[in-house]
Amino acid sequence: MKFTPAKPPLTGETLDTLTERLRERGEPAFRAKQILDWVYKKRARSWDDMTNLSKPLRAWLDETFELMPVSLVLGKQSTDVTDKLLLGLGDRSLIETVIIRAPQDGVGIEHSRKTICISTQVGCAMACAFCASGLAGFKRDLNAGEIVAQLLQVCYREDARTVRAREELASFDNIVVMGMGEPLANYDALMRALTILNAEWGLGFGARRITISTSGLVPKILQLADEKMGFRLAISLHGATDEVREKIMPVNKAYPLSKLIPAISAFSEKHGRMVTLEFILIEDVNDSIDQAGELRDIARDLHAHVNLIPYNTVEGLPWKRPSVRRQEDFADVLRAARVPVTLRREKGHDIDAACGQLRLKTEKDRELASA
Ligand SMILES: C[S@@+](CC[C@H](N)C(=O)[O-])C[C@H]1O[C@@H](n2cnc3c(N)ncnc32)[C@H](O)[C@@H]1O
Ligand code: SF4
Repeated sequence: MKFTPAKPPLTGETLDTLTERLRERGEPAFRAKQILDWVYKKRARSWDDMTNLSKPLRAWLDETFELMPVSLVLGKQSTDVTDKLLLGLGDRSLIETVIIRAPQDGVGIEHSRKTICISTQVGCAMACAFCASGLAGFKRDLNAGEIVAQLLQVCYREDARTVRAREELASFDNIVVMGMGEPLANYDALMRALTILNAEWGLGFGARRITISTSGLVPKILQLADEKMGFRLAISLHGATDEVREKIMPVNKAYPLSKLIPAISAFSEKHGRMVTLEFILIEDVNDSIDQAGELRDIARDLHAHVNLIPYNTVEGLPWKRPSVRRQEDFADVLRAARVPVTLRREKGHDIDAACGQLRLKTEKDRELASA
């Protein structure tokens, strides 16, 4: 379903497109940069905050653009280091954005490293059997302005909380495109949003600190390899043979490992960077020592880093995480071959961190309330 907002979001405009809109209105070329400075550098929350613009121009901007296309519905802080923002869109759809803090000794929570996890779609059409985002199916793509606005909402929240945030333009260290949705299925909006986040007139956020995670859309991985901006790539593998992968990821039928692995290889050759293979460990599905051996061989050939993620249980789904012992045995097969591997300590379990769960719960509550 396509959503056409009554007014396009300002956060979806590039310097060029905004300059053109303003030029049509007879404004000088520098005006666009002035407005974008208000949005990204001075964090203006209303048109009236933009005090160096004339009143008629502010009125025109208000008629023409939505300044902020997403609103904070719920901000949940877990007892560990993960905050989750539930955001509402113009059509009342809900998306999730997560702030993951990695405390470092001696610097306190304020200066901990921060990774922001953003969404690219409402729901997901890929229908992976283990994932909460795909449970209610696909609703729609986010537009570029909605993707960018998630990061601005994080800035607003952090500016109010920490000195570091007020001092820095973007006080986070990494962006991971690992929230709800398949990012490469919404390719054009994602690229436009990342261009805005990266631009000096936007948030000035380095492309090499942005990781895009995909379930494995081969033609789009090849297209991404040709982009000038050098993003990092993570692949949701979750099965090290077609037989296992196909059971839990329908995308494997269209793009089996024989197509996916050469595409990953082409990407890392072009960018000269290590790709990450994400592998959720699900009990009795993909956690055997045989799978670990197959994964080791794939990772070694690709010179890839492996991220092992103990499965986060999802209400309504039968899957479980393996015991810690079994997780360690699996990781040991990779470690023994000197494959770089991280066995992730999951964060935010107590606030429904498995992507899409907070949204599903809130939508259920809404249905109950309206019934
Ligand atoms: C939600 S997806 C979004 C990005 C993209 N669609 C993808 O699949 O890579 C991000 C990561 O979360 C993982 N994931 C989904 N459900 C999970 C769960 N219940 N527990 C742990 N990880 C999960 C996915 O497999 C994927 O590696
Ligand atoms: S894991 Fe990624 S691709 Fe699969 S359903 Fe979830 S969000 Fe979509």
